[in-house]
Amino acid sequence: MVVGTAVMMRANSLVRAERLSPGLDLPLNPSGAVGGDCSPKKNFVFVINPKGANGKTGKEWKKIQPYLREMLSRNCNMHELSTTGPFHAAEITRDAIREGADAVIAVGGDGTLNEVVNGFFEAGKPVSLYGPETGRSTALGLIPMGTGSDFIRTFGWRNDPREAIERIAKGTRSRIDVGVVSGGSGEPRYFINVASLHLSGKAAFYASKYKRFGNLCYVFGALRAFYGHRDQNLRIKVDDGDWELFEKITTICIGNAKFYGGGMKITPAASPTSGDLQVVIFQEFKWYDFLFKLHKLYNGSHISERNVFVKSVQGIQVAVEGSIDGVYVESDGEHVGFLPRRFSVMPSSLEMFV
Ligand SMILES: Nc1ncnc2c1ncn2[C@@H]1O[C@H](COP(=O)(O)OP(=O)(O)OP(=O)(O)O)[C@@H](O)[C@H]1O
Repeated sequence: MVVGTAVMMRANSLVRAERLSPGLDLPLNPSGAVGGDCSPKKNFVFVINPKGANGKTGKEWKKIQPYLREMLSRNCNMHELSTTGPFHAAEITRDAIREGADAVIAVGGDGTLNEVVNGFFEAGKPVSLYGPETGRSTALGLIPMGTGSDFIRTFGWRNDPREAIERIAKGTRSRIDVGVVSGGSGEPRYFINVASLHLSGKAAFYASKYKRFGNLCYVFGALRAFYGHRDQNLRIKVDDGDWELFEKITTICIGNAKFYGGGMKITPAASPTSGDLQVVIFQEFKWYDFLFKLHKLYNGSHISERNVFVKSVQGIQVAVEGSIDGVYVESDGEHVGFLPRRFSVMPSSLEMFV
């Protein structure tokens, strides 16, 4: 994979500086200086999903090139890599970090951001080239160009690539939390925004199939998910507490950030810098509740409804009670399997341009 990435980097680099080490694909020396120049030019890797937002991301990316160069090329070597399919962004990210990238920038929607975040981890641990003693780490960046682009709403950022480039050029970094979904077979899945299960998990599964309709995909996904939906009794264990039975659960949302589904403020107290996750449990929510209380989902006031239960947690485990059909689980809008699962937080585990 390293070789594959190297080939793509050579093909796609916007700016190539002289390579110092034949073993590395990024032009780094240990001090971070490039090409013998005293100025510490940084290596930024841009991971672009050309198919994001029904192909709009690829087109927007081309249009923004002159501004990107103007803002960043003086201080950065910019390496552009396009994804070829689902989860390629995570592989590119892992390779880039191991090759010494100073930043990996996701260009696309929340799905692409999620895959890049997943590339920052492997086997439950951060991927890193540098030890903690060096004080160096690879930063995460985001140029939002997706359908929903919900993550940026928590920070009050606009869905504007120029503003995002300015943020990256300014270079202010902040440590943020990352959520983990574990308990399935294989690697844990990491989330930066919101994970959810049952009705909402199923809605995300179907919404991803209707992306060609833009933001309406969330409405169509929800309508499809309601078809055949039944509330379920689930067993829940919060942090080190005991297992408890929760009856007639419609959906559970677990937020590291506040918004999902194209702008619903679903976990309104969640913050990626809080060190915990906000869990919102909906019990016996009928289709007409969602219809008549839709405005509350968008402004966050649904949490004061009598059948909505809210809690801040470090970790929560959820399992089915009895034998029922698969309960869907999604993280950052991507289907990741079925219950049982554990959701937990890794506080301050990523550095991000903010
Ligand atoms: N080259 C590719 N071809 C097809 N699909 C891809 C490719 N690269 C990435 N993907 C998939 O596209 C999915 C959606 O991408 P992305 O999140 O960028 O856009 P979006 O779905 O329009 O935006 P949002 O997630 O904000 O609603 C990702 O989950 C990813 O797996």
